[in-house]
Amino acid sequence: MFSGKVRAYTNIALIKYWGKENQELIIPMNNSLSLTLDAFYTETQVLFSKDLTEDQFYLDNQLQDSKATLKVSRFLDLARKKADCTLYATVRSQNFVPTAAGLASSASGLAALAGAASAALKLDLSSEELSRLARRGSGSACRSIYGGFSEWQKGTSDETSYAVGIASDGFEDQLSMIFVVVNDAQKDISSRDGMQRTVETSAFYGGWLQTVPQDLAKARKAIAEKDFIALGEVTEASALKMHGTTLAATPPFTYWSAESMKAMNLVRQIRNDGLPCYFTMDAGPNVKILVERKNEEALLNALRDQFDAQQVVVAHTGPAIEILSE
Ligand SMILES: O=C(O)C[C@@](O)(CF)CCOP(=O)(O)OP(=O)(O)O
Repeated sequence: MFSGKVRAYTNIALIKYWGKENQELIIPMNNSLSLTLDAFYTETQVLFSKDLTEDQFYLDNQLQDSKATLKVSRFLDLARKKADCTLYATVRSQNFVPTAAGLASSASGLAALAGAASAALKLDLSSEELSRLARRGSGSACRSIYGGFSEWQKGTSDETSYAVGIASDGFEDQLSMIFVVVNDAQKDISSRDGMQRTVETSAFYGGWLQTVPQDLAKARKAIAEKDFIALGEVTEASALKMHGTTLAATPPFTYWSAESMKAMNLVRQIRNDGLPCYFTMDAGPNVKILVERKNEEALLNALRDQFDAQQVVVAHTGPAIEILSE
């Protein structure tokens, strides 16, 4: 019996990943850069045993259906292949998210699965090798191997596409990310489907892609110089450009709801009133606000009379993936 249990944290991209060069290997069109957060994480245990006759997948103590289990099995096959292992496994994942608003991310889930499978099989992978394995589960998961800031280097192959940590001298400890969980969400298009449709049909996709390298350079410089304003500006710009591409897709779509717009407009107003804060958004209607930790309380006060308390979740920088037991 081989068992491993890890905890992996979610990450939010400041410079977005939005589009694949290779669907099967999940090689992205561009590099991306993220901040790992402490507020949402996944704990996953993988147990390989000769007594099992098939893979089993429990999510939050619920046995999952064959569709969800097949995805996990396909991913476990990658780890099994690395270990010349033919045993089946029981996977138990628990998402720890402070609100029921389905904030759990595929990033923490797939990073935790990669880490737990690797620990169970004693693959003894380096962070980069573990990042490569997690990438095969979900692109953004490859960044959750690291704490703080990390950059996913797009690479051109399975071997060369993985994330690395960014030296930041503790700048991430000066930041907060406030989640505004909106309630009026319509049925989301998954990030995987959304980016594929955008790459294949959006007239704006090329323009997005052209601006990513310069945005990455601005973000790296801002981190090196601990320049919050510069980091916030490029973060908000990257999100707006990414979401702009969806409007020119066929058929067009947007992740923004009326409440998303309300939150984004409020951030702009608070910033114009003198409190530096910037928003970002991903494949859903929730709005994430980047603010300096010293201004966190002031921002929460400004949000309080516009949003219910349980809609607002505070996150700070989170650690690298943690082995809980092997
Ligand atoms: O996180 C970012 O960089 C930006 C996004 O969150 C914007 F929505 C995309 C994340 O995509 P993911 O879920 O990783 O897709 P997969 O590779 O198809 O599993």
